[in-house]
Order: sequence, then structure tokens, then C-alpha cells
Amino acid sequence: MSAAPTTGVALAARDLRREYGVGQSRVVALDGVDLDLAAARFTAVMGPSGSGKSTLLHCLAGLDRPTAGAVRIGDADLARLDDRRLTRLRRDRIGFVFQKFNLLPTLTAEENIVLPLAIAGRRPDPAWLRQVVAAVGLTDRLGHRPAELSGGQQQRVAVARALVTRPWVIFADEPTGNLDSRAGAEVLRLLREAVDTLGQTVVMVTHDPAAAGYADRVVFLADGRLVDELHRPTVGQVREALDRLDRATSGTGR
Ligand SMILES: Nc1ncnc2c1ncn2[C@@H]1O[C@H](COP(=O)(O)OP(=O)(O)OP(=O)(O)O)[C@@H](O)[C@H]1O
Repeated sequence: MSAAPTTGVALAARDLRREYGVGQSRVVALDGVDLDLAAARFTAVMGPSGSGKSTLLHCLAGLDRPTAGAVRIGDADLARLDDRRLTRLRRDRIGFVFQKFNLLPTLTAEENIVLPLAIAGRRPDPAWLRQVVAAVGLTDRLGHRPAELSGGQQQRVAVARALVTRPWVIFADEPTGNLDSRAGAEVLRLLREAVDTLGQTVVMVTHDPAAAGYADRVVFLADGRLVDELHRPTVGQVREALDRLDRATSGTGR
């Protein structure tokens, strides 16, 4: 497989649909989403509850298969991969940061960070590992287990774990949802720095306009469709766009 793209389009979705259930209980979670994400950019996905943000993230990241449509990440067309290849692509080429950190409690911070490499049977590149650990500010905490770290430090371990494989794309689902605003800001600065200094591509779902204010681009979903987007927005502009969306979707029953 090729190296992570740092220019051009890192990820492309075409006419993405995801339906759940059948008959009366059928729900159209994604209703024809087209999205190109530039490499080495930070994109935030926002929208009202139930608008399809998590479904979109899961389909883009190969955690869920869309009902129809295509997703390309780097040189891979996800629909063409069988389950084994998709699992390998997720392990080697995609980084994840979840709201609930998802660290293994019995492993130290360092062991958690290198876990994706250990699972893949690869050794960490010592210089890269040092750079990642220094970037997340955890050099003096590497021997601690998650329970001995603050929430913000645990999430920084999770960001380092996502960075260590040099993935094509890091997907972050509400990464600051469990953090106070100061720890949340540290994690967001870290993601921003990964984009600016390492050329990392990051996609983040968030409800928080302040978090979206760190992004290069914010796309807005409503009823499973992309309905608006902002480039390099201020937090105020994100709030205004969400207010517009609330007014436009109120009364639609979602
Ligand atoms: N496994 C599932 N089975 C049935 N319906 C589902 C399933 N997952 C999601 N949905 C439905 O699909 C729609 C989109 O859900 P999704 O979780 O993607 O929205 P969201 O924008 O992430 O919401 P939130 O902000 O509340 O997390 C919702 O109507 C939801 O009820």
C-alpha cells in the first residue's frame, strides 16, 4: 500500500446511502452524501442529533458498510475489500479517537500507544515514536496506566495511538465529549498540530462549536444530507450556521 497522501484528495465519498431496518421501521440515515476531503486538512462534521454524523463517520472509516455508494481512502476502494482486507486497512491505515478514550486499562501509556503496531507485528520507528510522544506531551508519563492519568492525558494517549501508524486519515468521534474545556482544548490543539506539522488528515464529529473552530472546514448534515459548509470559520460563524440549521429543520420531526 502507498504512503499517506499529503496533497490532493485523501478521502472521497460518492452518493453514500445508509438505511437501517425495513418497511415501517426503515430509517434513511445517509441520503446521498458526496464529500471530498483534502489531505492534510482538519474537517469537522456537525449537525443536529440524528442527522447521520456517526453513521457518516463509520461508513467513511470502514466500520460500517453503506447500503449504496462508494468510499475511497488513499488508493483503496472500501466496497471492493472483503472483511479481512477491510480489517487490515482499518488497522494499518486509519486512526481512531473515540469519546471514551478506549485504552486498555492493564497496559501502560506507552504500551497503549504502540498497540496498533504490536497487533500488526510491526516495530515502532523509535524516532517517530519519540516525536509523537513529545508532540502529545507525555514523555514523563509513559509508564503510567490509564487509571493513573487524567482524562485529558488519556485522550492524548489515544491521539498518540492514532498517530503512531502514520494513518491516511484519523477519525475522531466527539473526542472532547468527556473532557473539561481546558483538557478539551489541549486535545484539539494537538489534532490541529498533527495536521499542520505532520500533514495528518483529520475528520472529527463534534457538537461543540468551539471544537469546530479548530477545523479548516466544517460540513453540516441534516436528515442525512450535506446542507452547508464553512471554511476556516470563527466559532461565532459555526454557531450562526447551527442556528440556521435548527430553524430550517425544526418541525421536520427529527
Ligand atoms: N443501528 C441502527 N439501527 C437503526 N437506526 C439507526 C441505527 N444507527 C443509527 N440509526 C438511525 O440513523 C439516524 C442517524 O443516526 P446517527 O447516530 O448517525 O446520528 P448522529 O447525527 O450521529 O446523532 P447524535 O448527534 O445524536 O449522535 C438516526 O435516525 C438513528 O436513529
